[in-house]
Amino acid sequence: MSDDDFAQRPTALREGAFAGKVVLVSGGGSGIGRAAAILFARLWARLVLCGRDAGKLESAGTCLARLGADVSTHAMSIRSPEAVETLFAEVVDRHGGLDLLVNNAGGQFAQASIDIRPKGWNAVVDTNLNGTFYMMQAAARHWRDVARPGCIVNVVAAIWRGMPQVAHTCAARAGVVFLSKTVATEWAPLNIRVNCVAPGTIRTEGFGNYSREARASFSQANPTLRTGDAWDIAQAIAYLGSDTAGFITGETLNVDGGSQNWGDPWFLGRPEYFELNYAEARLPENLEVQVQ
Ligand SMILES: CCCCCCCCC/C=C/C(=O)SCCNC(=O)CCNC(=O)[C@H](O)C(C)(C)COP(=O)(O)OP(=O)(O)OC[C@H]1O[C@@H](n2cnc3c(N)ncnc32)[C@H](O)[C@@H]1OP(=O)(O)O
Ligand SMILES: NC(=O)C1=CN([C@@H]2O[C@H](COP(=O)(O)OP(=O)(O)OC[C@H]3O[C@@H](n4cnc5c(N)ncnc54)[C@H](OP(=O)(O)O)[C@@H]3O)[C@@H](O)[C@H]2O)C=CC1
Repeated sequence: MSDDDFAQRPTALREGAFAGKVVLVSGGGSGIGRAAAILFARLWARLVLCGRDAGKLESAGTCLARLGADVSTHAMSIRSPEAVETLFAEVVDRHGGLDLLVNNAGGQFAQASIDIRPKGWNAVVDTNLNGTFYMMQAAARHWRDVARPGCIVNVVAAIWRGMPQVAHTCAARAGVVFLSKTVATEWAPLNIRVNCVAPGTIRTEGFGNYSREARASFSQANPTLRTGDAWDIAQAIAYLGSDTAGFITGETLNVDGGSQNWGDPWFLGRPEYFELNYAEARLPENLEVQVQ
C-alpha cells in the first residue's frame, strides 16, 4: 500500500472526527504509524510525528502537509526519558497541547531466546516497554497539569499464544498490555483512557527485517491465510482514539485475522521438530479405528 492508497481508502470514521485535536504518533515515519497519521490527517487532526530517522519523518510530514494537515516532526528515541521530556515540551510549545498519544514505535529482531544476549534483550525491552512507558507517563503528566482529558492507544502484538523466536518482544508487549490495564484505572480520575491494539501479521516496511521463509509463514499465520495491511490497524487505532470509543478503557483490540486462535508464525522459520506428518503418524493401539 502507498501513501496515495491510504489517502483514498474508505474509512468507517466520520470526516472531521478529530477536528481541533492534536495527535502524536510515534514511529509515524513508516508502516502502521504512517498509515495511521494519514488517516488522522483525513479526519482533520493536527499531527506530531516522532521517530529516530529524520528522513523518514520528513517524507511522512510532506505527505501529510499535502493532505492539508498541520504537522510537526521530531527526530528522537523513545528510549531516552530526557528526549521524551523534550518532545513533550516541543509539542506544547508548537501545538498548545496534546489530545491523543499513539504509541506505535517499536520493533525487535528474530533470535532463539536461548541465544539472546543481555544487550539485545535490553534493547528490545527498552524500546517496546520502557520507551512506551516514558511516553505514556509524559502524556499523563501533561494532561494532569493542564487539567485536560487525554487518550492513549498502544500498538502491541497478538501475543496470546506466545511468540517463539521473539521472546523479548513478547515479554515487553505483555508488559505494555498489563501496564495499560493498570493505568486505565489509575488515570481514570484524570479523565484519561488507555487502550491497546494488537496486530497480527501486517504487511509493512518492517517485514523487510525478516527472511523470505519467515514472511511466508506470516502470510499463513491465521485462519484467513493472508496478512493484514496497515490500514486495518490504522482504523482500529483511530476508533479507540476517538470519542466514539469513550466508554472503552483498559481494553486490547486484536486485529489479527484470528491468529490468537490458530496459526503458526515463525520468525526464523519452523524448526524441524514441529514438522507434522499426519500420513506417517503412528497412533497408539487403542486409537486405531477402522474407516469403512
Ligand atoms: C500467534 C500470532 C502472532 C502475531 C504477531 C506476529 C508479528 C508478526 C511480525 C512482526 C513484525 C513487526 O514487528 S514489523 C516491525 C519490525 N520493525 C523492526 O523490528 C525494526 C527493526 N528493529 C529495531 O530497530 C529494534 O528497535 C531494535 C532491534 C531493538 C534495534 O535497537 P538498536 O538500534 O539499539 O539495536 P542495535 O544497536 O542494532 O542492537 C542492539 C543489540 O541488539 C542485538 N541485536 C540487534 N539486532 C540483532 C539481530 N538481527 N540478531 C541478533 N542480535 C541482534 C545485539 O545484541 C545488539 O548489540 P551488538 O551485538 O553490540 O550489535
Ligand atoms: N507489521 C507487523 O506485522 C506487526 C507490527 N507490530 C508493531 O507495530 C509497530 C509498527 O510496526 P511496523 O509499522 O510494522 O514497522 P516499522 O518498522 O515500519 O515501524 C516501526 C517504527 O518504530 C520507530 N521506532 C523504532 N524504534 C524507535 C525508537 N527507539 N524511538 C522512536 N521510534 C522508534 C521506527 O522509526 P525509526 O526507524 O525512524 O526510529 C519505525 O517508524 C511496531 O511496534 C511493531 O513491532 C506488531 C505486530 C505485528
